Amino acid sequence: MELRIDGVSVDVAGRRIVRELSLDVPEGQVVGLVGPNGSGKSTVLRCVYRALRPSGGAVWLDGADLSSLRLRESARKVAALTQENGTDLDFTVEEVVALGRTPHQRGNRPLDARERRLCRWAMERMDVAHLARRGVLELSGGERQRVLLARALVQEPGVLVLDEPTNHLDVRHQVGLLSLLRRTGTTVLVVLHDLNLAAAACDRIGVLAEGRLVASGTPGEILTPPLVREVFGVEAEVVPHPLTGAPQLLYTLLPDDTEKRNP
Ligand SMILES: Nc1ncnc2c1ncn2[C@@H]1O[C@H](COP(=O)(O)OP(=O)(O)OP(=O)(O)O)[C@@H](O)[C@H]1O
Repeated sequence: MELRIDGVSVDVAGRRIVRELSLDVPEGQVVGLVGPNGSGKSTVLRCVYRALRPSGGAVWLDGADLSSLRLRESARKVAALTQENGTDLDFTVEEVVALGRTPHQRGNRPLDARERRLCRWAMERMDVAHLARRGVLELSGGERQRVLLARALVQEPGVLVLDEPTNHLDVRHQVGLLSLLRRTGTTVLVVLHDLNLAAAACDRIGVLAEGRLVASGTPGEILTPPLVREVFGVEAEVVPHPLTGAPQLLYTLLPDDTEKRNP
């Protein structure tokens, strides 16, 4: 499924926080959104999973204007892992994962054999099968994040929207998740803070600053020292990954005399 963000603007409380942003995510590709804190990344994703209605522009899914779809229909097509994903109810892990099937179900029909296998597969992929009977409220932050990712996978979405999915994850699960994203063949739009993980995992990267898309392209085109300096205010060297050739950033820490001293 192809996702097109087309001239989207968002106004909140009289302030424009996303400005005429256009970004395409071709079928089956992984596109990353990076940018400083407060640059508008989560706001863009909210427009894609319909928690926000853009003030201008539109989001298109395979040529259909998202706002013209019924909510249930877009919920079948777009799965989101968000910063607000609530797990306030004391469900077990397997119950939470099964909730991913909700947009596909009519009434209270129990899951069929294929859906139960799908849940099992997703829990194994996210390394939470051993937690199936545990209550989600008693899990660590990273375990809970992996449960929510399993729930998103069982939704079998055409588009997966992920807001900092590696947040809370240890390095093994970060690498595992991003490897999985590349293998699923699903169209993915993902916000990442770690530019090196973004370079390794994404086909293309869009860079946001103050609500505007200031650059987009392949990781090699985007992750250059001048751009990292201009957008993030950080000095970095770029070296190719010795095996994959993906650009990797080596940051330069600030010298002592530019650091603000404690009063
Ligand atoms: N509901 C809201 N009301 C007022 N301002 C908001 C609201 N939501 C977001 N903003 C503001 O819009 C800007 C963009 O926020 P957003 O959460 O999209 O940024 P972000 O790039 O995802 O940031 P971070 O990297 O810190 O998660 C911020 O300045 C934020 O304070």
